[in-house]
Amino acid sequence: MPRGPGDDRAPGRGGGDGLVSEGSCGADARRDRPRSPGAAALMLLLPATMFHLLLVARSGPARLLGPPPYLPGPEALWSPQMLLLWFTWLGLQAALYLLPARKVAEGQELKDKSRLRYPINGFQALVLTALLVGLAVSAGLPLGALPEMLLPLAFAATLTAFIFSLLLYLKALVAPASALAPGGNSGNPIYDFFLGRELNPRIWSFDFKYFCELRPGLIGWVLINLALLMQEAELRGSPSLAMWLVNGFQLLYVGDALWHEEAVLTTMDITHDGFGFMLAFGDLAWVPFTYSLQAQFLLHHPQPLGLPMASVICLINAVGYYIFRGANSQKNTFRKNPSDPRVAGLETIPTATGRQLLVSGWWGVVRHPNYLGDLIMALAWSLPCGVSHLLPYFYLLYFTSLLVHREARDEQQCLRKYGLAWHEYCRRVPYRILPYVY
Ligand SMILES: NC(=O)C1=CN([C@@H]2O[C@H](COP(=O)(O)OP(=O)(O)OC[C@H]3O[C@@H](n4cnc5c(N)ncnc54)[C@H](OP(=O)(O)O)[C@@H]3O)[C@@H](O)[C@H]2O)C=CC1
Ligand SMILES: CC(C)CCC[C@@H](C)[C@H]1CC=C2C3=C(CC[C@@]21C)[C@@]1(C)CC[C@H](O)C[C@@H]1CC3
Repeated sequence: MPRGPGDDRAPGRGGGDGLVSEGSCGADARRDRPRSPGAAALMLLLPATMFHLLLVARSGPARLLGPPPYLPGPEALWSPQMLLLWFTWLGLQAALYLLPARKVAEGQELKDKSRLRYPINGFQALVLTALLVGLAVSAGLPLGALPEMLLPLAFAATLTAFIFSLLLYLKALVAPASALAPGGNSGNPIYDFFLGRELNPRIWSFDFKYFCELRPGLIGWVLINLALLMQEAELRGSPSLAMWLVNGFQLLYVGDALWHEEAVLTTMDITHDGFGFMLAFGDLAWVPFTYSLQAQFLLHHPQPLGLPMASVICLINAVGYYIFRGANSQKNTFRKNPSDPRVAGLETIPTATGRQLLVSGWWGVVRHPNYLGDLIMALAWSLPCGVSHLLPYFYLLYFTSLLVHREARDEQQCLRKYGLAWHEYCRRVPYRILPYVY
């Protein structure tokens, strides 16, 4: 049953990383009230920020906080060829998604006690895309020209996100109540369009949210990075060390996400949040066009980077990755099989649900060690761009606020799920992300 704005019977959590839905510790009444002005503002602000970043990255002064160097006219944004290119990309990724998978995984249990099945072939899609792009480049495809097309491509992606979210909203009108997400069904159309109504919208076995979260955006991000590297090589004879580092670090991150694709099935994006504008825009436009900002900046603002500094930055990325991967793998291994010898010796807290909480190992250092590792890596991605500009640090700033908000949402859910046991965990592990600081 869709909820009315004042109806407090239905599940009381909004969702999403879009910061409109709920306060971390706010009163329930405040949390449950849909905030359509906030949702509407974000629907304008997020694309505007993305275009601002794209424009500023290529401008001489590259000032994050200054005005954009110019306002692009419709001809700079709208291009039927770029729209076609964008749809070709989506079509290619959809075709790769449909190829036979090495494994089919089951998702979390749904309201109606069923479980959906998901193909685990994201890494295969990355490798096949790399092979196809490699073949196309050797046959003469000018990949180095892609950076000049970022504005119209980002516009095509934004347009797609709006239209796609509208179709998802309409599809949810005929979906059974059990298919709806706990947030995003307030009855306020703007708010619900933004957060997304249906939890796992699908046509046959094609799962739109799972597909979008891991394929076109993430793989598109590393492809844009590669194109920027190639254009730098064309312009300056060879890619800079800074560009190599940014490409290498981010490829490792994307490769890791696709290699551990199954882990995404337990994230709140898949298990809790509806699929609406926020995730559609985030996955399709925000990730490829803003996460590639450091490489965009480097193309237009070459930075000298010596080997000693590059080694320090590599070490920072390695430490971040070690924590990120160690923490994620420890939790995933424990959740799959608590008797696995790699985690069997860890100290745990029992909970009333029958599940246990790790209280030693990485999860005994802080309550979100994986976020800590992720943030350390984010720093390592910005450092090759030097310290003369704030722009390359945008990702670190945005990501810090995203993870702080996400951490607050997750803690609320865990408190709900585990009650007293979660209080005990918080007592034993008092810091959230950064030991002795936060
Ligand atoms: N680059 C990007 O833009 C983004 C990256 N990320 C990354 O994605 C990854 C996934 O993040 P996210 O989905 O937010 O959540 P997490 O992987 O941190 O999972 C949180 C869940 O872990 C379980 N958990 C928490 N504490 C413990 C414990 N002590 N012992 C055992 N289980 C515990 C709980 O679920 P339960 O008990 O039900 O198992 C909790 O809900 C992270 O590495 C994050 O950094 C996330 C968002 C954006
Ligand atoms: C546009 C908004 C401000 C926010 C949009 C948020 C999305 C971009 C992110 C929400 C959760 C994400 C996750 C990942 C990418 C970013 C989004 C989609 C990962 C796939 C990144 C790689 C990690 O290994 C797993 C992440 C899961 C969550």
